[in-house]
Amino acid sequence: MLPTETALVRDLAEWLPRQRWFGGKDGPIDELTIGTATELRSGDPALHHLVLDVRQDGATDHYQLLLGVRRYLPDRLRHVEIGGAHPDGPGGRPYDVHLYDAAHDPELTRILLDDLAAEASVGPLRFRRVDGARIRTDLTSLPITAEQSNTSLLFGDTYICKLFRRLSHGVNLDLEVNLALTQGGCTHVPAVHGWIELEPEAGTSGNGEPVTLGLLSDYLYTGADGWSLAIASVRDWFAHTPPAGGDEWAELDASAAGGDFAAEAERLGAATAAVHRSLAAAFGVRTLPPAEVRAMAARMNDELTATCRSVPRLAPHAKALTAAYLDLAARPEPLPVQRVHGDYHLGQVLRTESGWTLLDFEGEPARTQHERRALAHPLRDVAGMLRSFEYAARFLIAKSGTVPPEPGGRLETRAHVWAARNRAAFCRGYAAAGGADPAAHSALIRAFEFEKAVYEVRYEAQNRPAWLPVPLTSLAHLAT
Ligand SMILES: Nc1ncnc2c1ncn2[C@@H]1O[C@H](COP(=O)(O)OP(=O)(O)O)[C@@H](O)[C@H]1O
Ligand SMILES: O=P(O)(O)O[C@H]1O[C@H](CO)[C@@H](O[C@H]2O[C@H](CO)[C@@H](O)[C@H](O)[C@H]2O)[C@H](O)[C@H]1O
Repeated sequence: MLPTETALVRDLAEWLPRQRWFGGKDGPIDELTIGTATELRSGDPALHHLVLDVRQDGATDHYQLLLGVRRYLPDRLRHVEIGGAHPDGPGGRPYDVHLYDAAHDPELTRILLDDLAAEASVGPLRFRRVDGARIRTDLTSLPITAEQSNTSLLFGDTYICKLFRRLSHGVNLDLEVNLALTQGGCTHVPAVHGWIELEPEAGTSGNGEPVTLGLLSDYLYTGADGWSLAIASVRDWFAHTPPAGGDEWAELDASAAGGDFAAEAERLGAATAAVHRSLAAAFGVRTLPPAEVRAMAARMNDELTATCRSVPRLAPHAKALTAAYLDLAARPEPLPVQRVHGDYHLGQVLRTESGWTLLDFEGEPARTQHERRALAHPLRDVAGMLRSFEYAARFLIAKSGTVPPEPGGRLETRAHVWAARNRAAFCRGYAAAGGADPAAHSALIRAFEFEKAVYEVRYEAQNRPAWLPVPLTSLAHLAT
């Protein structure tokens, strides 16, 4: 029932760049081929698992797609149509079925649970269960609507199944880290129940390891993500009016707002330190000699230069950033490094009734696999979260579009005060729980924060241009 490969490839090449999770939006697709195609269900609707090999600028990336095929497409699936039959007219289409992104079709996605529960192998796909896990198959799925680099399906309020879109070579970091942390007794990550993988011979791996396609974990349905909680606090703080006749400093005291986030920020700092300890125990620690630290600082500066070229609005800050990288390069002592989160921000943490949980250990989506796997100093994560406080503080200003986001504006002053209060609380919690004290490592923190801000400028320019003022405005503060 699948159309000819030529027609399918043509439709996919048109559809792919429009997807939020497609990582190659900055350039054209030179060639798209179907790497593997596995039928998971025949009939109408049918389900095919595809790995798409996408060549861009001399490199090939692999993307996963669950392709649904139906003769008639119900309205509820129209928004995820990829191509196919046009019953209202000839439309010049060479086949008479509808193709669509089946991640949005619960009638088909339930097959994933069936196959996980049965530990099935279908063609090159293997469905794996964690030892002792019993997987329920009576649940229907709903894709989550979060701004995501992947696609996650909720199965009832029991499981979340993350389907990785851009596939990494070998075992996915999220699976590797979550399994190791769960087995090490860390309670700050959701328990893993199973995963889906592609056998190494199937072509995408290249290193003899299976390629991870999906991860089934506990859905922490009572959790609230750190970003929403922080934004609620900022909203409250912006709306707060100091009592009439009160002293002028009340304007600058973020603790006076009802939705103060500082106690949560402090607890989040403590949870972060605990996870860093568990990561060190599970994967070990090594030290980078000064020459490697210098090489790292030089890489940061190269990235700055390249980003200034593509986003000239970053250029006015370049001098301050280079100075921070030079400070790092001048560090005489070796730098302890270990596995870290790698893309740590408020959207990656959930507050449940029992504490903070950390999600998504895949690293930054805009980086290569090699870069994502690199060991780092744990304060790199701390710096990531500090950047996120900067983002949360300024998001409402950028979003409303009514207030000029230049430093010095009334709301910008408030944003700065909110960020400073929560940054300090997070660092306090991190150090008190045994993490390296950020206050005692200001040169490291500054360099890591700038590195992340440069990444963000690039990320926003490519993915969400309307957000670009957020990292740029906070840089205007930090780089002075
Ligand atoms: N185990 C979980 N329980 C509850 N919500 C989750 C869980 N895992 C992820 N989420 C929600 O899904 C969002 C995206 O998940 P994430 O793993 O960060 O995906 P991506 O790598 O695509 O960005 C998170 O911000 C969180 O709100
Ligand atoms: O969550 P992902 O792994 O997809 O991470 C990418 O997208 C993030 C945005 O969704 C991006 O984070 C940036 O925006 C956040 C607010 O949306 C903010 O809290 C972060 O501090 C900021 O870096 C992340 O950088 C990117 O890798």
